[in-house]
Amino acid sequence: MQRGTAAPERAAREATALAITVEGLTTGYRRGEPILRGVSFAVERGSLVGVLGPNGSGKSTLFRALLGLLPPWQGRVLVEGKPARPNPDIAYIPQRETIDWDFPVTVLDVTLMGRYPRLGLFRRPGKADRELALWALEQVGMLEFRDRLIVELSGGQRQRVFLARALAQEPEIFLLDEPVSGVDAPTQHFVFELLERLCRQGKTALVATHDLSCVAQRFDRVLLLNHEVIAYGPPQEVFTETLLNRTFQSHLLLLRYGDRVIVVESEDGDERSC
Ligand SMILES: Nc1ncnc2c1ncn2[C@@H]1O[C@H](COP(=O)(O)OP(=O)(O)OP(=O)(O)O)[C@@H](O)[C@H]1O
Repeated sequence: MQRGTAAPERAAREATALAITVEGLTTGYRRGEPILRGVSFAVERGSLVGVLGPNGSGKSTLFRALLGLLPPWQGRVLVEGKPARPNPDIAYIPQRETIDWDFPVTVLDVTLMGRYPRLGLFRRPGKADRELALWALEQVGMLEFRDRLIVELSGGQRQRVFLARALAQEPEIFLLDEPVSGVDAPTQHFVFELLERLCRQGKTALVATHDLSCVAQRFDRVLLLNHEVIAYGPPQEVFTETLLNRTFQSHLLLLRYGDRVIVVESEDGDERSC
């Protein structure tokens, strides 16, 4: 009897603690050619999760499935306990290369776009939406640029504006696709400081990257993905030479000095220290 009442309570508690549950997800674009195979992992609310894998390994495809834009062929994807569907509680920050930067819009216009999923089809943004957009620009240090055209900004500044657009949406979950590729170290640091702050406030963030750089150490958990899950856990557990070689399928040499890590990629002799 006691067992019978405890189980539903436990299930309810677990359901509220988990922002994302992916179970046995197989999906893709063309029938018979799955991009993701049997992917399972769960993300606790308030965590900062890195999705690491080489180009073409299915990171953006996973995000499309979380956004409810790509239905599962097998398995299921739950967001806040419900099947994934387009939903204002999830904000997506796309890769910078996928955006038409020549479009003549101002920084404030782009940030206000974050309000549209909350407004519905026929409502225009009002004073409160504008104030929220200005607050979001302040959070990313771009308030003074609000009337500038987006085309006039540097890569790092554009990245901050897209973060502001996501903040203005007031989501519970942030999906960021390669947010720090091609931006300088101070901007990388700024992006992660902001994400860490949001996660401390109970928001959840997933960051896709193929870059095995310093940022990998800042995640609470890391999902190593190469069409299937290679490993999922805290960085200190999954950041091993064997698992990284299996994920990136090139010879990587990982050297540790205390909490410092040096990644040596043998293909191009590239060496980075974190
Ligand atoms: N719309 C689409 N239609 C058909 N195939 C697609 C589509 N989008 C992506 N793919 C294919 O799915 C595979 C995984 O792509 P995806 O963009 O998910 O990888 P990724 O890990 O995000 O890569 P990157 O690090 O280069 O962004 C690739 O082989 C890609 O060609």
